[in-house]
Amino acid sequence: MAVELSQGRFDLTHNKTLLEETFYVLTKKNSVFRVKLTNLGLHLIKEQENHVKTQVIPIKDIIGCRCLRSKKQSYSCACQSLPHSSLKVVDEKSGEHDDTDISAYLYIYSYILRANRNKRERTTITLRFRSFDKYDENYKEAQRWRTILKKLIRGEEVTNVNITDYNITHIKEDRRLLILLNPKSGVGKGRTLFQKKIVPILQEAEIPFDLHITKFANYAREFVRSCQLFQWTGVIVVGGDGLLFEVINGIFERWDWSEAIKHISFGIIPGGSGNGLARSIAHCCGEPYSPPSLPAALAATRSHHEMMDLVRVETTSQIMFSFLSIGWGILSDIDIESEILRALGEPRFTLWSLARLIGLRSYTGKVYYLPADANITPCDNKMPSFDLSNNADLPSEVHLETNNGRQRLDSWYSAASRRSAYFSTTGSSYQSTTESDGENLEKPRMYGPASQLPCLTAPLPPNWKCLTGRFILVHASYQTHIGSDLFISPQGKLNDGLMWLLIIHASASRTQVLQFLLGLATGSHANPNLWDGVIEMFTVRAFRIEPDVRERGYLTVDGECVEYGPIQAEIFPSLVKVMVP
Ligand SMILES: Nc1ncnc2c1ncn2[C@@H]1O[C@H](COP(=O)(O)OP(=O)(O)OP(=O)(O)O)[C@@H](O)[C@H]1O
Repeated sequence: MAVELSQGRFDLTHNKTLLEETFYVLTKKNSVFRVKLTNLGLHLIKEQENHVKTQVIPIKDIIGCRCLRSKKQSYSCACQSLPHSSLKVVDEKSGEHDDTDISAYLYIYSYILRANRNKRERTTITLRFRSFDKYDENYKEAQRWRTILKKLIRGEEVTNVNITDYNITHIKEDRRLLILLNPKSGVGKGRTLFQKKIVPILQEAEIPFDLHITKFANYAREFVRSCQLFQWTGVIVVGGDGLLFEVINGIFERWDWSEAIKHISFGIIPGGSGNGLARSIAHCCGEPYSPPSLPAALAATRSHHEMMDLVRVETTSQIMFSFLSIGWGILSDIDIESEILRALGEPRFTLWSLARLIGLRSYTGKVYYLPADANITPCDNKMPSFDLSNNADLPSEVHLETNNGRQRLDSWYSAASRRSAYFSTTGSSYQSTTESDGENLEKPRMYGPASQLPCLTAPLPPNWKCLTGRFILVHASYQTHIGSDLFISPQGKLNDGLMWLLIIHASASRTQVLQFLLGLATGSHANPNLWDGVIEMFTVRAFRIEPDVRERGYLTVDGECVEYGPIQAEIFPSLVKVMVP
């Protein structure tokens, strides 16, 4: 009963009429619209000869609204006929308005989902207020609608409309976006896409933004690392997954990373050749990905976000944070080797898949993983203990040190690598050091949540499993899509705390691999009954790959190539916020 009551109250609030007005359609005789605003949306009730038809535009589909005034007509010739059908409007402060028209126009910008949900259509609704004799009174009325509509768009629940609600100034926009645009992404059309498709939407929603065009690789990373980040509420990249990878890792190079990820939401407007995250976000929110940039642009105008998992990745020379996938084998080969066909855009992947299928390769190595239902055992890299009852084994010098965390990595690296080494300092941060031979490889410090795994060189706990042999593919993905048409983990979620580990053993035939690659577009590859065990897919919370480094191959993290050698990864559930439509 209590549930029913509160449900009833919910419906009452949502159906309560906040504002209502009657409008006439000038072009059609006897056509009257009653327009109502409720917490649900804008109700357009058409009353025509005993026939009533209602259409509701949900608040979710409305991105903004503006009050405008009709524009003064300028005629170059006294005999020119009057253009009557196309109304020109201007901002009332522009000084170009027509004093003789006392009407105030409210323009409402909406992107309405089609009935079959496969597309949104831009629709502008114009309400002309002219019940009063003076423009100021009509303007106040239009502003009252605008104020309430703006509050609803921002997610506020409105129960009452006050007489002072025409005063829009008290709902000042507190959002401001940083846009980082890679002009070289994909086929190099990022600038045009942004100016033509995204700017108009941001203007309709009146979202202020600062645009920075990247000048070189790692520009976005350096910018995010060193800028005054807290002046913005969100960071949006216009480009591919590689650009967002830079931004996310730039954030974790900031000492204030934990405040930054609480404050900032991230967005991605797909303009690259790899647009896996943009596609995954649209998929998880049930948004049509058509045109591809629209879901992300709408997300930028709304105040909604979802938490997203991140994966902390460790190789012998670096630590990074990944949001999409880690790959070894055929998919990484296609991604990296097809770079020479960049000018083709996403079709480059299809072409290169055929090439790789003909020259099918497999790689030797070990894959360790922690199944999703197992616990991560916090590492206890115990030092060997000495039995004082048997002094025969006692060394001449005993050097003891406390060991309350992970083994330091530097001792291993100094033997094996001339690259920068990382070691755990104060729990959640990592310091990059350089070799003592004078090489000045000043890498920024990588912060972020502390790892719970043993270091890359230490043995793994007994609850980990191991696969040894030759593999055509080992690919861990944590989003549904790793490219617009690569539906790799159909059951993936933005924040389920899981990685899907996909394995193709070397025993798979060429036909099976072809069938697998074709199935990636629809997700049919994820049916385990198809593969007789040669292709496996299961969820894990952490894994380690040890490729045989005597062979050559590629390891990729979010589509970016990293050094070929041991790599391990662990998932951190719900670590960052992403903008969702
Ligand atoms: N102005 C620039 N000039 C050259 N490279 C850049 C520039 N800005 C960013 N980059 C680099 O380009 C890489 C790819 O960018 P992005 O992900 O936006 O596009 P993409 O077409 O999807 O690329 P990829 O398929 O290689 O991931 C990024 O990793 C970034 O380091």
